Amino acid sequence: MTGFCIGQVNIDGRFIMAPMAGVTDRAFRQICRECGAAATISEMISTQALLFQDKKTRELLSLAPAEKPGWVQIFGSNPAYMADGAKKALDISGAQLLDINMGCPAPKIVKGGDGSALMCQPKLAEEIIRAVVQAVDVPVTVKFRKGWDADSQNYLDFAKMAEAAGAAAITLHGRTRAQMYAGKADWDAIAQVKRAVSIPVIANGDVDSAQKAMDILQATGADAVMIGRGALGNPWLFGQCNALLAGEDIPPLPPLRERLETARRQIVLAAEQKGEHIAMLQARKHIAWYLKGVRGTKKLKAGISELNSFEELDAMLTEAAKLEG
Ligand SMILES: Cc1cc2nc3c(=O)[nH]c(=O)nc-3n(C[C@H](O)[C@H](O)[C@H](O)COP(=O)(O)O)c2cc1C
Repeated sequence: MTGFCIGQVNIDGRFIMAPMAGVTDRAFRQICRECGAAATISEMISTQALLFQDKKTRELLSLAPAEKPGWVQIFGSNPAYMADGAKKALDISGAQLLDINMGCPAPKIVKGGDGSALMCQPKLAEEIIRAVVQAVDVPVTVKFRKGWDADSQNYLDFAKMAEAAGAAAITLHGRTRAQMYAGKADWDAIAQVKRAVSIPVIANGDVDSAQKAMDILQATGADAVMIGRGALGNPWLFGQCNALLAGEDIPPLPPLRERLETARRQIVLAAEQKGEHIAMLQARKHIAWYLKGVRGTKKLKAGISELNSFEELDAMLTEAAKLEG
């Protein structure tokens, strides 16, 4: 069980870094790929914003060197804008795969009828998928949830609709919109979807260890696993998943010093793209994630929100590297 195909595109492995707005920037995606993620997906990109193609939108569409194939995600709810935005997103990024976000639960997104709100409008969702599939010549994938809430869990019909509309693969996050990110992800729903469609199914929700990655593959029969929060500050999880799937022992995490070097490298990569100031502001949460579980970091963590420069970062990392962990 090595890789699998989405349309004609080969994915060389089974463990994919989830798209996460404000988190999975080009720098972090590069690190994830180097640590063994089979694929990475851009942060979600507004097709409204793509009409204007501001600097920020272009930045979101910039792929890391290791992202082969590249995979970008768009959101919106106007079929014509989505088709046009999909073309623009591929032109700018050069990606080989395009994902449509039909799962985002954020109030500001669903208010506009986008993201998971589309699960309440399956006809419109279908129109969007058809329009995008027709507009582009790369495989189109769709990421969605179980449904809007406990009383409207339409994931099975939605999955079948997406397949019939031309989706080349689907990702199911086993939660309803109402659950946001709380409660337990329903892996059984993913298993049902896997049995109901013949396109690849990517299972998502609550995987934060190599063992859980095996468990979700086993429980769902899915073709691949998408990992979100579990990989934050822990891109080595992908290598651990790969090893366990290959029947090898799970490699231990690298020593703390090495992990901190990786964190620093990620911030250097981010600074190359966005400049030191923005990179440092956005890096604060990543540093906290890299330090998670390391004992004796309370004082250091209090200083994270003050980090503004590499000079300050290096002083902090030097102190952190002295800890056990
Ligand atoms: C901060 C944050 C940002 C996210 N941004 C996106 C996004 O841009 N597109 C998307 O499809 N899902 C997004 N998600 C959802 C994740 O991709 C994933 O489906 C979810 O976190 C469940 O997986 P996990 O349990 O492995 O974290 C986001 C989640 C979080 C916590």
